[in-house]
Amino acid sequence: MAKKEEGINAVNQQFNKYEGVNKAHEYNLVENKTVDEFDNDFVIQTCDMSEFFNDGEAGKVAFAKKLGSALEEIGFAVLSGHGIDTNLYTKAEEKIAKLFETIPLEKRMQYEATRYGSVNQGYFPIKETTQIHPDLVEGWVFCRRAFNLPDIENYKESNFWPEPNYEPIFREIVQSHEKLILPIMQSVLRHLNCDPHLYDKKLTNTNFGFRLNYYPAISKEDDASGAGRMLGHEDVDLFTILPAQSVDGLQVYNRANGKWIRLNPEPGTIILNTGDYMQRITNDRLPSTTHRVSKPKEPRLHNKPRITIPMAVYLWEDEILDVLPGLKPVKYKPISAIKFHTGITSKYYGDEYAVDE
Ligand SMILES: O=C(O)CCC(=O)C(=O)O
Ligand SMILES: [Fe+2]
Repeated sequence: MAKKEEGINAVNQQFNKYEGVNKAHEYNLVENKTVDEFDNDFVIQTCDMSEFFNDGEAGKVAFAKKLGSALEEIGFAVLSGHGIDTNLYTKAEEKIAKLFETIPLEKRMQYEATRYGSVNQGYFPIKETTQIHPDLVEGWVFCRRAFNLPDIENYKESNFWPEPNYEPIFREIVQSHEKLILPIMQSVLRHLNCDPHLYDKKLTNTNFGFRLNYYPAISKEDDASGAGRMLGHEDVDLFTILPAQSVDGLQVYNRANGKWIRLNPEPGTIILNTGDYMQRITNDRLPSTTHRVSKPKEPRLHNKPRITIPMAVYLWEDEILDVLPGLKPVKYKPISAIKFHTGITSKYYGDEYAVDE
């Protein structure tokens, strides 16, 4: 394994042996001002979910067509008309700033991330979200069991949250996002001519990783080091629900031309992107699309923290990932979610992270 600082100049192909789906493209983990090219023309499609919710069968068909083709082409879409109260996002942002800025590091470290099932859950200090690059971000991952939900037995808030009064607002957010899971999956399946309800049961009360990302203001030293805010990666999930952020920096890789697309959608919208589980079960029809977080374009924004709350939608660890019916020729063997998930993420956490079940 290369030393972490070497990751600043690394390309993804150095880690290709960990991948669970085909990824032939090569990219720099961190923005490289001299060689990276930008695609300023590509427009990531906005898809209006109110069509799905309000316009009957015809609306569902129209939404599936738009969403499915956006995801098939680039693996990203922007969702409008999702019906979620966006004040929740504003409130969450304040809470997250408080969590990372006022709770002492010692206390945060009591919740340091450790694997439970497939997912590395808990707190990640700055520069330690992966072993392969010193990301300028702190993270905190909360899975389903971290929330006081009706299906969680013997729930104990202090096992997951360093202080009371954090869990309720985030529970409201994950419960609102859960309402989007079946509509999204049903639309994807419809687009692929599969039974739209094939995943309804698997995705009811499914596991997820709700991640708080706190990118602190960038110090002169960190700026000079050349490290990025989050290394180029593909999400290891079915799909990710990511409310639009107010500080720019998200870049999406276009495999068709090798250029990066800067993605800064309207506040109040939600970014949706497909991950490795989805690429696997769709036999490469829907790509797991590379993205990364660079410093804001305008240096004056370097002294502003950036906060994001992606929710990665997973299958429970004992589910089997199998190519969807009708997609031929079948490229991938069935594999358990835990083997698939931990095998890929051992690239970030060390070879011993992988579970062979
Ligand atoms: O912060 C962002 O905009 C994206 C974060 C991300 O890609 C992730 O946490 O997987
Ligand atoms: Fe991501």
